[in-house]
Amino acid sequence: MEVKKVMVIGAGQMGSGIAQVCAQAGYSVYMNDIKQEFVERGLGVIKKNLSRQVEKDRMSAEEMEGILARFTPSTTLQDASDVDLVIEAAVENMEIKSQIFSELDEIAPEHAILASNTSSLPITEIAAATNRPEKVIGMHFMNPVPVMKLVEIIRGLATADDVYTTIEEMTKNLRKVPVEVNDFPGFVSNRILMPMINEAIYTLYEGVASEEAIDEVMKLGMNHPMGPLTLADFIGLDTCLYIMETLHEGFGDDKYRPCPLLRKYVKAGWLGKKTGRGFYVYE
Ligand SMILES: CC(=O)CC(=O)SCCNC(=O)CCNC(=O)[C@H](O)C(C)(C)COP(=O)(O)OP(=O)(O)OC[C@H]1O[C@@H](n2cnc3c(N)ncnc32)[C@H](O)[C@@H]1OP(=O)(O)O
Ligand SMILES: NC(=O)C1=CN([C@@H]2O[C@H](COP(=O)(O)OP(=O)(O)OC[C@H]3O[C@@H](n4cnc5c(N)ncnc54)[C@H](OP(=O)(O)O)[C@@H]3O)[C@@H](O)[C@H]2O)C=CC1
Repeated sequence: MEVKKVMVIGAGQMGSGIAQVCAQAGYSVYMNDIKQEFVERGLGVIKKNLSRQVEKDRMSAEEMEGILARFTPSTTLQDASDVDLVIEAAVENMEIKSQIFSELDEIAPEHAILASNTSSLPITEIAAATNRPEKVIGMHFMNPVPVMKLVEIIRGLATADDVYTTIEEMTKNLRKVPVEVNDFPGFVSNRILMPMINEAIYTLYEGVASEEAIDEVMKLGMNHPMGPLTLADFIGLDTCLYIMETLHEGFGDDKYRPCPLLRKYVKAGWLGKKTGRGFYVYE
């Protein structure tokens, strides 16, 4: 199947990045969020990213205008009635995602593929909210989307082979590298990454070292581009907590218990870079 028209749901940090790379690769994109101001904020981030490319002479102003012209702002899922693919990047919450997928199932054309950018939630369960589980798939981009090469593609229990192939091809068109994984909590990426971040938070919680010291050890000692606490702030502490809860519940193993300090920060509204405060304070 050929994908031409895409809807991206959620104009947050991931959704805006996904929408950007889709438009850059020539797809027409509905940028959808619940409120117009969120859509505008997402489009504003994209414009800023593209303008930087123009300033660096990597893209002409005409090319940028061409890319921006491929966007249609959207605040209703009804717009999905003429798309070939939906990529959902709303908040990491099963109830919200199931609701979105069940509505999309009613609206999107029969041939349309429904993909989720979920970090950890079971694709099979999201698919069960629809009458087309064979057309539901995980398309897990990494943050920041315009920079990171990986897309983890997750097959749900019922995902059809031709749907997998279409998404694999599209990923390559986006100039990303697809990696196929099966549907288990946290898939591969967050099953390995998030317990490391959670352990870094325990290390802070138990007073072993300061935020800066923990990050410095992992940056200089292990060559990580960002220390784990900076990375947690960058991902969003709410998202980190949801992922740990999914691992904890999904495996039923206490080795995945979220650190109480992570819970406390999320309850305080300290969600990291996006709210201006997490383990660090941002301007
Ligand atoms: C939670 C999940 O489900 C899965 C996840 O996504 S986990 C998170 C995965 N991501 C990571 O681990 C990121 C780790 N960090 C890094 O790789 C790097 O710190 C980084 C790429 C974010 C920044 O790199 P850096 O060298 O420190 O900074 P900087 O020089 O400013 O940026 C490098 C390039 O990235 C671009 N960039 C940085 N942040 C960007 C953003 N948010 N959006 C678009 N472009 C961005 C910069 O413009 C720059 O581009 P050029 O080289 O073309 O000029
Ligand atoms: N952060 C990361 O590093 C990564 C995150 N992901 C996944 O991507 C998804 C989005 O994460 P991220 O972009 O970081 O989160 P953000 O909080 O930045 O963005 C989420 C966006 O979705 C909107 N939203 C919430 N509910 C709905 C809805 N019902 N319909 C449409 N839009 C909605 C939010 O609006 P509002 O502001 O009103 O809540 C917000 O604009 C999550 O599933 C997350 O797990 C995947 C890879 C990496």
